[in-house]
Amino acid sequence: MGSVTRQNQLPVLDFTGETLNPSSTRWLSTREEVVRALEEYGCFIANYDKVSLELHQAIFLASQELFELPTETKVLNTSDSPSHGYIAHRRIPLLEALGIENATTVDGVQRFTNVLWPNGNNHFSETALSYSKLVAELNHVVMRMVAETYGVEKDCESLLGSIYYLLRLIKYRAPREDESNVGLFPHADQTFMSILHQAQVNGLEIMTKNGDWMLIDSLSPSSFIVMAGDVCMAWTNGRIEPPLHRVTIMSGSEQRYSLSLFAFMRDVMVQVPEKLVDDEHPLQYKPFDPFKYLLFCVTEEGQKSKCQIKSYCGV
Ligand SMILES: O=C(O)CCC(=O)C(=O)O
Ligand SMILES: [Fe+2]
Repeated sequence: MGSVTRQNQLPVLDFTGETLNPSSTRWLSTREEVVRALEEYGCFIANYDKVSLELHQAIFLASQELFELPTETKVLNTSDSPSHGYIAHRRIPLLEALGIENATTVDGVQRFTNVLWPNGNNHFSETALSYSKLVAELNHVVMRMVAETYGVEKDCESLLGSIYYLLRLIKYRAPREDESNVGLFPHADQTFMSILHQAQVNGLEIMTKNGDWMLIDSLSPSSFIVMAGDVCMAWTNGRIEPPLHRVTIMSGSEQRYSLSLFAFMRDVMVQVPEKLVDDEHPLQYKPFDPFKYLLFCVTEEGQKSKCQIKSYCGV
C-alpha cells in the first residue's frame, strides 16, 4: 500500500444557505458534485454551518465528560446490535467508543443518558440530540441529492423512512513509545452513509482509488466528512463504493475525539432500483435486509470475507 499523502485532496462541497433549498440552482449544481465526489472517492467534505461553533464545542466537551466516567459505568451501555454499545478493544488499546442508539430521538438519547447518569444529565441529552438531528439533516440532503441525480427518488423514500441513527462518540489516546499507533484498522463502514466529525487532532486517513492513504487535515469546526457505506454501494448497484479508512494516532499527540453519525436501516429490504440496472450495469446485489447484514458481518464467515457485502448479497 502507498504512503500517506498529507495533501487533502477530497472535494469540499458547500452545504450552507441557498444550497439547502431544493428549488435553488445551488442545490442542482451541488447534487451533481455530490455524486461525482461519491463515485470518485466514496466520500467528500461538507462545509455545513447548521452545527454552530457553540454546538461543536459543547458536543466535544460533553464527549470528554462522558469518557471520564468510570469503566464500570461505561460498560453498562450495551446493545443487541454489534458494535453499537461500548467498545474498548484489547487489540487496539488506544480506542474507546460509546454508541447512542436512535440518537435523533428523545427516547434514544434519554435511554443512553439514564444508563450513564442515573441522576440525569439534561445538558448531555440536549447537546447529543441537537447535534444528531442537525447532522442527520445533512445526511437526508445528501441522500436526496443522490436519489435525484440517479432519478430514483421514489425508491429512496422507503429507505429514508427506515433509517435509524447511531451516534458513536470516540476517544483515542496517544500511543506510548513502545506501542502501535493504530487507532482504527482499515475498514469500510457497514452503514448506508456515515458522517464523521473531529475535534482539532488529526488521524483519519482515507484510501484513494489508486491505493494511497490520504490524511484528512485542515478541518474546520464546520467540516463534516460524508462517507458512503456498504449498503449504499449495494443500493446504487456498485456505482458508489465505500472508501477504506483508518485512524493513525501520532505518539506525543493529544487525545483525539471524534464523532461518527451512522445511518443504519431496520425493517426494510434494500433492493437495487430498476433504473440502475441495464446492459452496462447488470444487477450486482440481491435484495437484502441491512440489519441482518450487520449480524452477518460478525459471524465467522463474515469475519473471513474480503468483501462482506458481496459475500452476503452479491449476485
Ligand atoms: O475517528 C474517526 O475519525 C473515524 C471513525 C470511524 O471510521 C468509525 O467509527 O467507523
Ligand atoms: Fe469507519
